[in-house]
Amino acid sequence: MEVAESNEMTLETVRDSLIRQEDTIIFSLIERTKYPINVGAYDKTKTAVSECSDSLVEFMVKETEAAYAKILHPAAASINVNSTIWEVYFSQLLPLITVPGDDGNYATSAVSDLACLQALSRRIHYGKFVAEVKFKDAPKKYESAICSQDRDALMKLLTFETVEERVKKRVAKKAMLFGQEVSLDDNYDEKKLKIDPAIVSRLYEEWVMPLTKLVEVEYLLRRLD
Ligand SMILES: O=C(O)C(=O)C[C@]1(C(=O)O)C=C[C@@H](O)C=C1
Repeated sequence: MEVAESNEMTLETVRDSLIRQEDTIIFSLIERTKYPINVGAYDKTKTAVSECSDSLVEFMVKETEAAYAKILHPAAASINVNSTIWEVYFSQLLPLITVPGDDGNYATSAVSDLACLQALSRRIHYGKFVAEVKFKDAPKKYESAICSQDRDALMKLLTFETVEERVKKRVAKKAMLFGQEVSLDDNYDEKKLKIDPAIVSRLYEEWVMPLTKLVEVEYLLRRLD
């Protein structure tokens, strides 16, 4: 899959991949909502293996990023926003999607965290592909901003507000569809949604898309090195 991605990438195919990755992200978040926040799982003083499992989670998230860096321009290798993703996930997102409490299921909730972090990391670092395609499509458009290392200009050049609006609406709709309690009668109860569609939309608006764009800018800044 990676080889095909690197050989035949177009803006359309990378956007298609981002759309498919929405499904993975939303399903992984829904999976995590099965457990309460389980803060004990992240408290190193409480769990004997947590130091080890923390670093395992970290290791696997970094692997995702490193795998994508390998098949792109060398500029890709040095870009890594996992520490920010980590911080946002544990301090901001997790409290929004889980209920308070502790059910002792630390291992399974940590495995769910890993799935979420990997899906988010993959999506956000996919910004390297998006940026490479945009650069290849119109190198002249980006060259002067790259030469003057103008972050703001690059950010403007790579931003498509209408695309972002569609992303926000689509992920909210997917959250509503994927998070329904499916029953055999026709009624569906909005209160029973497993995840709040507005939170998923906010996750994309405030964190996923801005971090993807940050990766795109960082990649382009180094593209002519
Ligand atoms: O589709 C693009 O052109 C992207 O760069 C991806 C993305 C996103 O993160 O979804 C980011 C920036 C654009 O403004 C629109 C969407």
